Amino acid sequence: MKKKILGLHYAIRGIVICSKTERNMKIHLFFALTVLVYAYYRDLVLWKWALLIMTISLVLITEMINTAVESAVDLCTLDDHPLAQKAKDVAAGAVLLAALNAIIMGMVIFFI
Ligand SMILES: Nc1ncnc2c1ncn2[C@@H]1O[C@H](COP(=O)(O)OP(=O)(O)OP(=O)(O)O)[C@@H](O)[C@H]1O
Repeated sequence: MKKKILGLHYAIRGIVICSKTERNMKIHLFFALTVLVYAYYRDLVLWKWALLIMTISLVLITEMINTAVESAVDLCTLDDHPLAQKAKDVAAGAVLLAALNAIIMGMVIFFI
């Protein structure tokens, strides 16, 4: 039980560290909060709220995984290496896909 609580503590610490240290994460959080406030005043139906929460989560989760990949790669090597480049580019690509998805979902949620 204590181990599980400790695991949760580390996970929350991961979210806090990423939010405090990563510029992109701060930008995502700012937009997420803005959209959530806007959605509150638009009085969305339940399925649109679900879609909005999933969309925002996807962006934040991919940004956190991207940060983890960048940190792990930098820990392995600070030299230029094609595999380091591949790992970072693929992780960044995942964030880009999530962001593009968020734009499309935003249009579906707020304009349809
Ligand atoms: N060790 C490396 N070897 C080869 N290419 C690298 C290496 N480190 C970074 N790169 C290239 O530079 C790009 C930017 O890497 P960087 O670590 O600066 O991340 P970033 O995209 O600036 O992220 P952030 O702004 O979140 O720090 C990578 O996507 C990759 O193409």
